[in-house]
Amino acid sequence: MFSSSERKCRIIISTLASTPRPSPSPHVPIIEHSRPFCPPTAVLRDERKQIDCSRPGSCTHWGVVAQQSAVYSSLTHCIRRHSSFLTMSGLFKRIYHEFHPQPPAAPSESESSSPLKIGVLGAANIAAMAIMRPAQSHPDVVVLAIAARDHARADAFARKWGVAKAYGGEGAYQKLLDDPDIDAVYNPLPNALHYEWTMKALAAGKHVLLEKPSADTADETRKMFAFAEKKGLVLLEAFHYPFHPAFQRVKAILDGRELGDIQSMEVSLAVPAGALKDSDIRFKYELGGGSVMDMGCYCLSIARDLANAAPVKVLSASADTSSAFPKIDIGTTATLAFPKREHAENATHSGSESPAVSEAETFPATLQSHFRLPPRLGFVPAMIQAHVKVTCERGELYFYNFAWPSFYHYISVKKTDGKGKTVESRTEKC
Ligand SMILES: NC(=O)C1=CN([C@@H]2O[C@H](COP(=O)(O)OP(=O)(O)OC[C@H]3O[C@@H](n4cnc5c(N)ncnc54)[C@H](OP(=O)(O)O)[C@@H]3O)[C@@H](O)[C@H]2O)C=CC1
Ligand SMILES: O=C1OC[C@@H](O)[C@H](O)[C@H]1O
Repeated sequence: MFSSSERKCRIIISTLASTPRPSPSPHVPIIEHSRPFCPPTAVLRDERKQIDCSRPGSCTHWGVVAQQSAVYSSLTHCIRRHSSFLTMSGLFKRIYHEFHPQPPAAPSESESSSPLKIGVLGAANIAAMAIMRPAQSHPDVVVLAIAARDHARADAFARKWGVAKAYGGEGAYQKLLDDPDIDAVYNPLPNALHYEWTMKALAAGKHVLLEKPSADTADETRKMFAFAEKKGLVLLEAFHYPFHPAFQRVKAILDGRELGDIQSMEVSLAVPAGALKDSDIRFKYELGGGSVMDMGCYCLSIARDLANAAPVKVLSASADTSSAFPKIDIGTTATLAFPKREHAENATHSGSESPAVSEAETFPATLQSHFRLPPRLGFVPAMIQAHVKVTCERGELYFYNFAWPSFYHYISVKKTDGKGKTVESRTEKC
């Protein structure tokens, strides 16, 4: 018998594991960091298009505490790993460029004459980082409209970002969807509203860039992606990391089997207590809150990407709860079984009661997400955790800051002779 929190974890994990993998990764070439980060919109425009990857940023919704913590954490990593002035100045440069994107010197005529016209549903915090700033430096994308539940909020957002149309008040979201000038919709609504508004946007004939996690249930997710396919529209879950060269480098190292097959994985995305306000949508069950939904979805997503398969079984799962937010997990640690490389094709979906692979044909991946990491030893502030550690037959790979590699990251590779002796150790940055 599972405890009720464990059962919830299992349901959520099987939901998150049901999102179809976006097609971009295989198409996305590794290219230079030349312009601010905006790949998902480029995918909406043309899946075959070359995609620019870059850069920086801490997430605006984390608020000041989280930003400080992110800088502190990245600085500590810089100092530990490289202790060079160049690395530190690079970090600050990345942060600066996140907030001051530079338009390209000479946009091509086709880029600026027929831009993809985007409408944003809700004046969400993440919209600044995910779409508004990147769009400023991408002439092939124009944010044409914003819709907010409140008139003043829609107008203020439009003024701040130079958006031509502002739909406010009751019915605003639908009015934006009914606007024939809009090609694609960015949906950064709370998770519980992803399904409803994505289905409405698709019904209105718009492509959708949908914030993660795609929906609250596996059934909703399947329905959305099936509907998009039926309508011939692009629906893309807005994880950014698959488009970043650092992720692609990690994938190339693992898929190239330089270190042999994967034996185990550890993925963590967690923030210290104080990073998120109590009023944040992430703490509201009815809005699709919870740490697995918000951060665990990244861990599961990258684990699936690196394993080239979905998990076949939840081996264990335990949640941290808080009396202040009794209906959600404020933290969760789960160990899932993923099929080993040679069994990936036979493996069934994680929701299955009887996976088609035996335990010996799997490797364990431990995923951790947390909203309120406690101070270490009771007083040392916890740092943001955002890493993937992959243990392979002949070595180990550690990818720091997989969720936001554009802000700061590094990849450490330790190669062994297969008997435990280290034969090579290197750190890469992309
Ligand atoms: N890909 C990424 O890197 C990131 C993705 N996200 C995802 O983006 C989404 C939004 O996150 P975030 O920007 O932090 O959230 P916010 O709370 O800042 O924004 C959510 C928006 O939803 C609208 N909304 C509609 N109904 C409600 C409701 N009942 N309660 C609250 N808001 C409502 C509001 O728009 P209005 O009132 O203006 O109409 C609000 O601005 C989430 O799905 C999250 O997981 C978040 C951060 C990073
Ligand atoms: O998408 C996100 O990016 C980073 C996370 O920590 C955050 O809470 C989440 O919404």
